[in-house]
Amino acid sequence: MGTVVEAANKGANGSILEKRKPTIVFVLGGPGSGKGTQCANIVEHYGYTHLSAGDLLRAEIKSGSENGTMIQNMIKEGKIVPSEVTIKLLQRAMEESGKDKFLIDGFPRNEENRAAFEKVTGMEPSFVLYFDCPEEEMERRLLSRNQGREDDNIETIRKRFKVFLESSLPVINYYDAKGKVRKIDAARPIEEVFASVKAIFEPKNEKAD
Ligand SMILES: Nc1ncnc2c1ncn2[C@@H]1O[C@H](COP(=O)(O)OP(=O)(O)O)[C@@H](O)[C@H]1O
Ligand SMILES: Nc1ccn([C@@H]2O[C@H](COP(=O)(O)OP(=O)(O)O)[C@@H](O)[C@H]2O)c(=O)n1
Ligand SMILES: [Mg+2]
Repeated sequence: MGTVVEAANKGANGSILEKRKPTIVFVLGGPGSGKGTQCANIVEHYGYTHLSAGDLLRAEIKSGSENGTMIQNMIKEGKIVPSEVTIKLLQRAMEESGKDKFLIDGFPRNEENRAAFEKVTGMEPSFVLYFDCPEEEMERRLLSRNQGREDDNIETIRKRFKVFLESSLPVINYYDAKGKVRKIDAARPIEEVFASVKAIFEPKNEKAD
């Protein structure tokens, strides 16, 4: 018995060292697919710590860091910030949290993000939650998100969709080939989407038929 996450985290030989590594779930999906919304639900029910790569990058801009202007320009253009910057922020947030179960939202967004994370941290996700949603629905959501984000305008949204298709979907396909993707139909109401999410995080009852 045990949860899907525990099973995945046990590793090939179930060694103590492997078990001590943090549990990581990557949360992917197009812009506006509902990653942040569902992560908040997962945190509430399953005790994960939510780390949004986009939120960390926006906080870095606000902090007045030397990279701030570069990050701001890239976000405005819907481009993906070099992984060394994003990975540093993620690592710092993981360390500072003192926790060991993380939802990493909006990362890895391209092959460079993915390969660098695995190389630098030596960690792989237990699985990848993929929120699948049609562009028309994501566009509607982004245009009414009202969080004052500089990239939630139609011009930048179109660029982000293109980057998602060209750079982020290949990462999802990479993990799919490893059997790690849990795909969810994200075009439904929030509660229905969360019901599907729950089915993934709930402990499996092996005796159920
Ligand atoms: N299932 C849903 N149905 C309708 N609106 C949603 C749904 N999930 C999220 N939203 C809304 O859509 C917008 C984008 O959601 P968000 O969680 O920020 O997505 P992401 O982090 O993937 O960009 C927000 O305003 C959010 O309230
Ligand atoms: N791994 C990441 C994540 C986000 N970003 C940047 O941050 C922007 C916003 O990311 P986000 O995850 O907050 O956006 P949503 O998908 O939540 O709408 C992206 O369009 C990128 O410009 C990045 O460069 N690298
Ligand atoms: Mg988000």
